Amino acid sequence: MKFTKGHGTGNDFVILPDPDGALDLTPELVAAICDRRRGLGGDGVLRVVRAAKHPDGAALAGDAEWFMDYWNSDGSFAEMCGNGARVFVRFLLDSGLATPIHGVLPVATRAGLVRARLDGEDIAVEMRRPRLYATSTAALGALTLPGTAVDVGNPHLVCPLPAGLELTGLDLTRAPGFDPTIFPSGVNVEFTADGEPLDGVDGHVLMRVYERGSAETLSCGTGACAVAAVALRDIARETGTIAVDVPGGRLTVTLTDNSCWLSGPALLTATGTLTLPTP
Ligand SMILES: N[C@@H](CCC[C@H](N)C(=O)O)C(=O)O
Repeated sequence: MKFTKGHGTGNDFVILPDPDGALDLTPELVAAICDRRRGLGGDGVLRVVRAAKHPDGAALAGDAEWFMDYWNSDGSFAEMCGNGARVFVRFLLDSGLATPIHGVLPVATRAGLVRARLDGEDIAVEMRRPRLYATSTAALGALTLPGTAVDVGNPHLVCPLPAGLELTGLDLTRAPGFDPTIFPSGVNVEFTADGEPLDGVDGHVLMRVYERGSAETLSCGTGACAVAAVALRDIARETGTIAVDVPGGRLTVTLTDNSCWLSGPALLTATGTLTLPTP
């Protein structure tokens, strides 16, 4: 099986081109591919399949040729992956599978249609506006941290650290505890701190994330969107641009009245033939 490896700010993916949906991808196979010692290694898998050929993409086949079939590294599905969408688009462009029309390339996802654009060397995707819908808490060892529940197509809990706690000091080797009544399907948990003021943006936030289905990652695009929405709310703004620094680099999120743009680097790093690992 042919594969390509790529990443967006260190959030890395194994890309499997499967235009006609012929591949029998299972949770066990995805977990084996993403195993960093016995497989290729990755935070997730992006299967590149024609929207018309995938049951979750068929309804959007009239709007987008390609469906991003995203899987977390433990073999679970997620509705959306912001960095994955940007890397997916890089793959479509570099492999000649798609060409933007009037600068825009639509992609079907489980969370609906996203629209991608080139942003200089970077790739930006337009997603739905994050929806802040509840307060909740995350438990990390002996700490209980209050936070805001945010729907970005997938679920997030954004927890700003109180004064005196450093992001670098958090132990994210284990999943934070959360309230399953608010997050019945699990949650991605972002921990944040204020960054130094930066020119050209309305705010600057530092973030670490523990992702549902992938553990701690170097970056999470939808997480950055959730964090930006909370940062704007905290300065009493509905719209604006927030720089979000993750361990793997910088993402820029712009909220408009009716959408959310996520921009940052998206790179392809390797291509080859995968001998399917036996789970
Ligand atoms: N890293 C992704 C999010 C991937 C999905 C997430 N782990 C979930 O289960 O919701 C991103 O860049 O958004």
